[in-house]
This record gives sequence, structure tokens and C-alpha cells, in this order.
Amino acid sequence: HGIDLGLLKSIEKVAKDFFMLPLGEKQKHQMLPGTVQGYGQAFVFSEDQKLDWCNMLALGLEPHFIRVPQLWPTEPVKFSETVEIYSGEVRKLCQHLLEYIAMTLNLRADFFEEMFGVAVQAIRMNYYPPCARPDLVLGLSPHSDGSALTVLQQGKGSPGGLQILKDSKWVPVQPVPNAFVINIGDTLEVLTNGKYKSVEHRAVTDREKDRLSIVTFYAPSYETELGPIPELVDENNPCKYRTYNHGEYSKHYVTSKLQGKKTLEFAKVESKIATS
Ligand SMILES: O=C(O)CCC(=O)C(=O)O
Ligand SMILES: [Fe+2]
Repeated sequence: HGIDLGLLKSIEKVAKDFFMLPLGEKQKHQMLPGTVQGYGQAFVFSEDQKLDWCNMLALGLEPHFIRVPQLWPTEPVKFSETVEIYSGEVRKLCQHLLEYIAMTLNLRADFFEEMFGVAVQAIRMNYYPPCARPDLVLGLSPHSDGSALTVLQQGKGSPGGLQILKDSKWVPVQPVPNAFVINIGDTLEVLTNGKYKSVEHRAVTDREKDRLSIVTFYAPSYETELGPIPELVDENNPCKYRTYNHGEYSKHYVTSKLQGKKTLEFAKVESKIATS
């Protein structure tokens, strides 16, 4: 299920060209307070919060009703067309990956496809300028993704920066040329009752080089009711998560601070819902 290498190149090119535009141009597609799409910074809640060293452009793609056309750059001219083609390919990749994951769980191959309905898909392009004091800021604070799967492309020629938390240590994920990083998100952790675990990750900045990443989030439709799949729960593996509506979870996710795997508390059995 490879994706044409030319397409990986083109998406990086339009992303980079967009981020290189004068600020005023980019701000025409600005993320407004309390929203999650457009050009801006992630998860800004207060004026005195320490911000991550990252600019991003986030766009909802599927289903179509989540699109906000005025937030799509008109420059570079190939932007929309490239995002459209790239995202169609990445969508197929996610569908295939979920088929394989279902099979590892002894579920029917189309299990997730059927449960998710018209899956929600969004793209986020992250641009991390170089930072003279990488020890003082993070590119992106530690978090797990709320998605089922995340497909992450690290820009060619970009320095490493992605790190995952493994055995309480931050481990760098070295960029592999022409390869994606696939992350498991909270949704799969809940559905599989913890058999698949969402990965806590963060991004650090580089002293000299800027860094680009292109990230696709693939998640169930907002109407989907989620909870551990009954076949994956038994006395040796008791139910760890409650059943909830994915739309509600998404709302909770995007209105919470990036703080490790804290957003998953929302779904835990016998836990208080975080209010901050
Ligand atoms: O830039 C990266 O490598 C990480 C990006 C990320 O984790 C995200 O956008 O959710
Ligand atoms: Fe992430």
C-alpha cells in the first residue's frame, strides 16, 4: 500500500511554501479563539500560558461538513489539490492498517470500518522554526492523539524531533526517508481495552534547522459510541474503559491542555473527568 513518492514530496513542498509566506498572508487563514482549524498555535487557552515553539495549519477533511473552506490556503496554488490527493491516499492506508489490526485481534477485517461509519479525517502541518535555546521550550508538548490512528510524515531534510515515551524515557524516533510513522491513538486503546496502547509523544526543536511534519488523524465518525470491544474483555482483562460518544470525547480532547495521556482519563472506568 505504498504511496507515490512524488506525492510525499509535493505535500511537503506546498506545506513549506505556505509556511514561508509573509505572516499577513498566513493570517488570512487564522485559527480563531476557541476553534481548532486554520493557521495558528495548538491548544491556546489563556494569555499567560507558555506556548509551544510551533506554528501549525490544521484542516478538517472528512466528512465534508467539517471543512471550513475559507481556512484553506489559496497560495501556493497547488495547495488544495495536493492535500486532496494526498489525503485520499492516506485514507486508504488507514483503512488497510485497521483491517490488519482487526485481524490481529481475531475480528472481522471490516470490523473498524463498519463501526466508524464515515471516518473523521484531519490534517495538521506543523512547522517548528529553529530555536536558539531548545532546552527552554518544547516544539509540541507531550500528548497522545485522540484518533484511532495517526499517520505522521517527517519532512525530508528536517532534523529529528519526534520522541516517544517508553519505559518512562523519551526515545527519539529517527526519521526514515520516505517512510511514515504510524501512531496508535486513544480510540484504539479504548476499543481494544488496552491491548493496543496509545503512544505518548512530543516534539523537540533544533538549534539550527527548522522542521516540518505532516500529520493525518483518522478517527470514528462523531456519532460512534465507543467502548471496549466485548470480545476483548474477560476476567483476565477486565473492562478498563466506559462507553461514550466519540463526538463528546473529541470535544473534551480539543478543549484540554496537552498533558501526556491525561485526556484518556475521560474514558477510564472509575475516574473523575478532568475539569481543567
Ligand atoms: O511533529 C511531530 O513529529 C509530532 C506532531 C504531533 O504529534 C501531532 O501533530 O499530533
Ligand atoms: Fe501527536
